[in-house]
Amino acid sequence: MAAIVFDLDGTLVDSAPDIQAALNDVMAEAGATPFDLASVIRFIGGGIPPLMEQAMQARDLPMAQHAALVARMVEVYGAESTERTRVFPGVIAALGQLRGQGHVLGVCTNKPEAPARHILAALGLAPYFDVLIGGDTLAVKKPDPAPLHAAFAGLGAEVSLYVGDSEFDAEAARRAGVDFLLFTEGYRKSPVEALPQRARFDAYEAFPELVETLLAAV
Ligand SMILES: O=C(O)COP(=O)(O)O
Ligand SMILES: [Mg+2]
Repeated sequence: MAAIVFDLDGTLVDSAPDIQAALNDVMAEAGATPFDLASVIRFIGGGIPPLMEQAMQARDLPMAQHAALVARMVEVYGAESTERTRVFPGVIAALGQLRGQGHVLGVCTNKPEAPARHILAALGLAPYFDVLIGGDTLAVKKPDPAPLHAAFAGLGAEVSLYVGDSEFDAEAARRAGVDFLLFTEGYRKSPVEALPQRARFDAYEAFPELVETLLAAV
């Protein structure tokens, strides 16, 4: 039996279109032009404060407004975070299979806890998870290892696996001393080889078997 913790954005769900819509609403209110999806995807990974910082730099907005625009983004995104967000293909079946195999599952995301909880519930993912650590659950976010430690502590299993899509996830896992499995179809910026990883996969259909193979090697 293993504890398997998943990242959320770009790993379990393709959430960038709702993040883009909220960011562009906030940019419009600030008098700035909108971002295309590819640009928004490059800003995702560190949570809302770094996303807003990068957006503001790109639009030459004064950083004195950062806290106010972050607060507005939390508000706007919090009101509409599931309209355009989709679960990646095969995720639900894979989670059911993993639970059936006796594994315990959690989520560790840099997204604030409230929208993360809402997304899990609205998209039918909540019943599979026993733990959720969000970007504002602790005082620090990934790549700090503390959120991962907190997620695994809540699950209590000897073997820990962390599944994510980004540089932030790979680094948090490395610092936490946990095996990292890279989902290659998310919002990563670097080539797959650049991220420290135990294994990688591009489709959830293959994921439960990958976990069994890794556990057999432990
Ligand atoms: O909200 C973000 O920027 C990243 O969220 P994630 O940690 O679920 O990928
Ligand atoms: Mg992610």
